Order: sequence, then structure tokens, then C-alpha cells
Amino acid sequence: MILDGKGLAARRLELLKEDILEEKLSPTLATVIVGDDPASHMYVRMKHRACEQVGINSVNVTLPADTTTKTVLDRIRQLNEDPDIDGILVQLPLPEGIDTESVIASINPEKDVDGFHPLNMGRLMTGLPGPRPCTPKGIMTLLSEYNIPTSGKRAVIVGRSVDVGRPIGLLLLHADATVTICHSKTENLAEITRQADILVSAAGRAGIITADMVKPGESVIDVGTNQVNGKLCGDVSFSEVEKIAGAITPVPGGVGPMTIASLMENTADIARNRCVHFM
Ligand SMILES: Nc1nc2c(c(=O)[nH]1)N[C@@H](CN(C=O)c1ccc(C(=O)N[C@@H](CCC(=O)O)C(=O)O)cc1)CN2
Repeated sequence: MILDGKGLAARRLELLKEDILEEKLSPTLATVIVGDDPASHMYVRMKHRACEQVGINSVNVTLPADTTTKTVLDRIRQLNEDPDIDGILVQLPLPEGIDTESVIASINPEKDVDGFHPLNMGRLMTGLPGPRPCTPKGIMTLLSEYNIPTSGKRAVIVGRSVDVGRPIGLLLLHADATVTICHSKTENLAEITRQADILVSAAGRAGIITADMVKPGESVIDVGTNQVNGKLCGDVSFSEVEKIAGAITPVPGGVGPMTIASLMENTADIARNRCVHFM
């Protein structure tokens, strides 16, 4: 079964649009992008397009690649203090030389639509309500909408990044999965991934997950967005793994669109001032 993130995200955006209208919400999202990485600019454009689609106002702050950390912090302080701004996100990665941790920590945690602020990461860790990082949240939505059970199941995550690997591990743990997080130093990776009921690959390496690493029936979630010869592809060797997996996300059209849908949901939730997303 192909897990159609593109279709599901489109349906969720439609529902959100109706909710925003009905509740007479008028949320405003501010995006901050530093430098000229083409992929980052494309993702920010996609976010603004989604805002327009669902009725969220949006403003963008673009800063040149040679901007100092202090200038970024000053700009975020202004957004924090602006009562018209509900949500703030800083598009990652930031150019080398900018202190990413200080920048993220400077966002008002109550406006942190990405859920990356250390306070919100702590809320995630403890299971307290708060905005959840968008890609992990989107994966949990996909699993639940396709009725893929997590409770008591073995989840294996490949990649321990702060924005995807670790938070999806925590969300799956809160959903009663038995979680293993693998990384570049993991020995016998294939042996571990073959034990999974749910395999999430967020390694950022094209084709790292091959058919011999997947057991029949496994659900395979591909978070990779790798460019190979100018073509977008995931971490999973899709054509061979598709034949073995019980469920699999494509790239494009899987996790990516769910990331954007989750961002819209987080922005609306923050505007409602009720972050109720326990997952
Ligand atoms: N501040 C953030 N920075 C980054 C995040 C994030 O959640 N917050 N995640 C990624 C990039 N990202 C959103 O920012 C993102 C990546 C991919 C997609 C997506 O829909 N991709 C499409 C394909 C698009 C294409 O044609 O290339 C798909 O997979 O179908 C959306 C958002 C890193 N930075």
C-alpha cells in the first residue's frame, strides 16, 4: 500500500480552511529565511502558498547569507514583540556561521510553530501539550489516518537528528511503540531494521534502505529529500522495497506534504492559543 501523503495533506488543508473560516480565526505566520539556498526558498514559498490556501496570513523576512547572528536575533525579537504575529519559523538549515541554537532559542516558545524551541522539546519529552515538530507530527498523522497500529509495535528510526529522528522517536514512544533509534555508528543496521514493524528513515542518504533491510509487511516511512542527478529521491530504494513493504511513503508525495499540512495545523492551534497535540 502506498501512503499518499500528498492526497491526505490536501484533505487536511481543506478541513483546516473550513475550521479557520467557521471559527473566524485570522492567524498570521512569519517565516524567516537567511541566505539563498534554492531548496529552502522553495519550501518557504510552498509554506506561503499553503497559508494562502487555508486562510492564514503570512509575512516573510529574507536576510542575506552574510547576515550576523545578532541581526537574526534582533529581527526575531521584533517578531516576538509584534502582537499581530501568531507564529514564527526560521527556515533550516541556516548558513554556516549563524548560531542556529541561539536563533531557535530566541523565538518566543508560544509562537514556535516548528516546536523546535528547547522548552517545546521539553514539553514533547515529558508528554506535555505543545506544538510538535512538523515532520514527525505529519508522520504520526499518516500512520493514524491509514490505521497503522503503533501500540506494542517495534519502531526503528534511522537518523538521530534533533528536528526529525529524536522527536519521531518520542512521539512513537508516547504512542506505545517500542523504539530503537539507529545512527551512523550503529552496528548491524540491517539486522535491526529487519525487526521493525514501522521503519522511519531520516538519514538523508539516497538509497540507504534496501530490500534486504526490510521484513515482509513492514511499514516504511521515508523522510529523505536527496537530490541525485537533479532528481528528488528518498532514503529508500523505492522500487525494490515497495515489493516487500506492507505500506510505504513515496518521495515526492509522502512525508513532505504532511510537513506543510502540520505546519498549518500548528499555526492555527497557536492562534487558538491551545496546543493540544499530544501524540
Ligand atoms: N524550519 C524548518 N526547516 C525545515 C523543516 C521544517 O519542518 N522546519 N523541514 C525541512 C524542509 N521542509 C520544510 O521546511 C520541507 C521539505 C519537503 C517538503 C515537500 O513537500 N516536498 C515535496 C517535494 C518538493 C519538491 O518538488 O522538491 C514532497 O516530498 O512531495 C515540504 C517541506 C528542512 N527544513
